[in-house]
Amino acid sequence: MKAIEQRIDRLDKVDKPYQQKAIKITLPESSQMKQGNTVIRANKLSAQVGKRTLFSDVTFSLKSGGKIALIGKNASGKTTFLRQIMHANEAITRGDKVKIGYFDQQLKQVDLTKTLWENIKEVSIHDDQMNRDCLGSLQFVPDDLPKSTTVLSGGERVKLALAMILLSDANVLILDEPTNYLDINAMKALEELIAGYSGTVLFVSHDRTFVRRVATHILALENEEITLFEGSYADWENSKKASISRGEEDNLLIEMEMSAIAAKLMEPRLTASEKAELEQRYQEIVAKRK
Ligand SMILES: Nc1ncnc2c1ncn2[C@@H]1O[C@H](COP(=O)(O)OP(=O)(O)OP(=O)(O)O)[C@@H](O)[C@H]1O
Repeated sequence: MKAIEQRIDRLDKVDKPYQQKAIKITLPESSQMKQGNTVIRANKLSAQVGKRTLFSDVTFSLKSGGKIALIGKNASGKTTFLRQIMHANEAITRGDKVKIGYFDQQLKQVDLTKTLWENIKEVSIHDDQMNRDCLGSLQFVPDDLPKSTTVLSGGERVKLALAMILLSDANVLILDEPTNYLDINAMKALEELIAGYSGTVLFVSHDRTFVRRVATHILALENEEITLFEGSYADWENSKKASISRGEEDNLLIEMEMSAIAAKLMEPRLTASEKAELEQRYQEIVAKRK
């Protein structure tokens, strides 16, 4: 009996994830920006690679608190645009209090000589309860905390890097494809964390469900232009339907589905049959493109 109790006790300690609850990550007043204040302004921003223009004369203002999805075809220049915003140049003005946090697949912020918990403690401006709640919502269990980050899977490192950026003192998060390598539960958790986050988030994701659920604004990179749309992805799709011809709309949706499949094909845990199915679907879509 004692042995069973001990096992139950251990199971409780080891395997039970932290209690999952809706989390609101609120920045301290010192780094909060007033709702509606301009966070980033671009004035005639342009980018070229070699002789090719990716976009030119882009002008817009992003307001505090928005969750802005940058959408566009593969290789249209989304990462280039995000990097410009991060590094700033003469065409970009940032609000006084803006502190940018940048996430991409390189996961440079994760220190591989440290444990998961040490990485969090290094950057978090929140108390340990919030740190644990955030990690718990991303399905980490208490036993993961002292683990060396070298033993974490690719998906776990992505989740750690996202937790680090969300808990840091940055108030404008730039997330380049945060949903790659995330399973469906982690993706849902990230949706909720971003929704409950008080700062501004500018992100690229090939997952349309994620974009549909998270975005309050859309920055659309098309035909070498970037346009800010004040509304959700569903609103944007509807406005597109109203303004473009059926053929153009079909091609745009096909291109976006192709991007989504290409991103899924990068998932390392795909089985051979899932991969074959996705490849077949990709070929079917390519054939539909006019
Ligand atoms: N340093 C560079 N030198 C040469 N070409 C580059 C460089 N950086 C980007 N490019 C090219 O510029 C184009 C836009 O790249 P970018 O990564 O910004 O696109 P993207 O929209 O983020 O693409 P994806 O959706 O595939 O991630 C691509 O054709 C890319 O090959």
